[in-house]
Amino acid sequence: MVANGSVKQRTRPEWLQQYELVGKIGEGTYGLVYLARSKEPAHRGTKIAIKKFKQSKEGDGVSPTAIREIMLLRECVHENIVKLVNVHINHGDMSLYLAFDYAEHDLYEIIRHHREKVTCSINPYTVKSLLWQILNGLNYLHSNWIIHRDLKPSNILVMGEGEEQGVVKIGDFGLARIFQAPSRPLSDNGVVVTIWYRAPELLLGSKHYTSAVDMWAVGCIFAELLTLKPLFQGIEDKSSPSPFQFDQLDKIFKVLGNPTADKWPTLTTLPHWAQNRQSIQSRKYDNPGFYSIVQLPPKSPGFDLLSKMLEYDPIKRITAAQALEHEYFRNDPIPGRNSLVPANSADKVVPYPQRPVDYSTDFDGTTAPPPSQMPNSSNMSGSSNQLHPSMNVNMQQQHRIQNSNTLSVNQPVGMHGMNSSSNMYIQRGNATVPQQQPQQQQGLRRKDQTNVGYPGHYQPPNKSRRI
Ligand SMILES: Nc1ncnc2c1ncn2[C@@H]1O[C@H](COP(=O)(O)OP(=O)(O)OP(=O)(O)O)[C@@H](O)[C@H]1O
Repeated sequence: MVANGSVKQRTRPEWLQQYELVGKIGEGTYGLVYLARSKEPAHRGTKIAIKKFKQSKEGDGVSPTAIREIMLLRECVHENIVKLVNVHINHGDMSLYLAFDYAEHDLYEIIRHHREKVTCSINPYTVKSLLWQILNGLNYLHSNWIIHRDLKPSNILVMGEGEEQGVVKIGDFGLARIFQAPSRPLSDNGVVVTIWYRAPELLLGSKHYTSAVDMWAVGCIFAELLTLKPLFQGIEDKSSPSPFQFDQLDKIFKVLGNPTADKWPTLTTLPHWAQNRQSIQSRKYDNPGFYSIVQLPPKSPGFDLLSKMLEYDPIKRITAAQALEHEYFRNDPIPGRNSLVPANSADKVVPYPQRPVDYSTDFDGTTAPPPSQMPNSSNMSGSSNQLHPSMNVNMQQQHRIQNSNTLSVNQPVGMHGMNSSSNMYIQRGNATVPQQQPQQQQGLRRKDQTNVGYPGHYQPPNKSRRI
């Protein structure tokens, strides 16, 4: 345990004292991720992942826009979306902490384990169940007008032992939009933002994100689950701030062939197509197709689904809702809720390792400011003034979401949206003030309850874990 009973522990802000810090579990685009345990009596010992967001270069703290957006994300409640349980703003260094349900595994580690440790492919039941749940979570996000924009194996979390074992949780949803994930490595932590899952329209400079960019990424992840290797492993040109990444496009074209205006009519309107057409077209690509890479028979449902996800034209690319209805999921093996334990007892259960934890790392910069630096009462009302408009806008946005959502959200039969116990905490001096939750979030949950469910026989229990 880190700094237990130390001076640091005693001077920590009150919000942090509801957690027992275990250590650091990762570092990503936005900052560090820590493992902590809840000290709240009702959930004592429950594991929580706390993401600390870096202070912006300008050092101006968390913008009201970011808070509004995060409040919106907090209301996304779905079994296949990681649950944002708490939001904390630390006035000591004006940093933002998001507390999520903890997931023991992610697809990056699962794929790596198969590639490097067990050297066997992931069983077809697990691949199908993982893919179905990713699509189910994505369908929920897309039908609520949220585009993830940064889907990749490390953002696809899988729950470890317990009632939710093997359940997929999409992580980091919506954050790319709020924090404008940098398209280049961050100089201070060396984390590289991968371009391997980036859709061709983005690489060619499209200014309009649509949910189709997520479906391209899912196609890349699907292929990677089957082959244990990233499908399009382009080398990023870090010297260029432009979205145009020729090597990445080259890797795509080598498998799928040259895109043509015939198949993709809006191709010619993309800024980097017009600028680089000659150099792209001067290369002849064979279009060997997937068979050369992904071991799927060309006429199989799996092959058909993958090719529809990797359709060049984003308008023609299969949507999450359509993909969920695809024949692939109606054939054996039928996908299930616990993706890690095959329904067929003859299949091997692979024990995946727990996340490594760096026990030597402490939360940085979270000591409470000395009394002289405490926000005075006018500052405090300043911070609450910032919050209230956020809440109001949040409620309006929520209303818009409910009214505009026409797609049904697929959710296992009998699985209710988790009853949110999350609160927004704003630290005022040394006190932490829980904020009221807007009533509108009931709408999202109600929608969850009228769903289609997994194809096949699976009936999940009517229980939901709460923190
Ligand atoms: N809720 C969570 N539970 C357990 N581990 C998590 C959770 N959220 C993130 N992680 C893990 O923490 C590590 C860092 O995550 P983070 O999302 O910050 O970075 P990343 O996914 O590697 O890259 P990026 O920030 O670009 O998305 C990853 O291994 C990720 O799987």
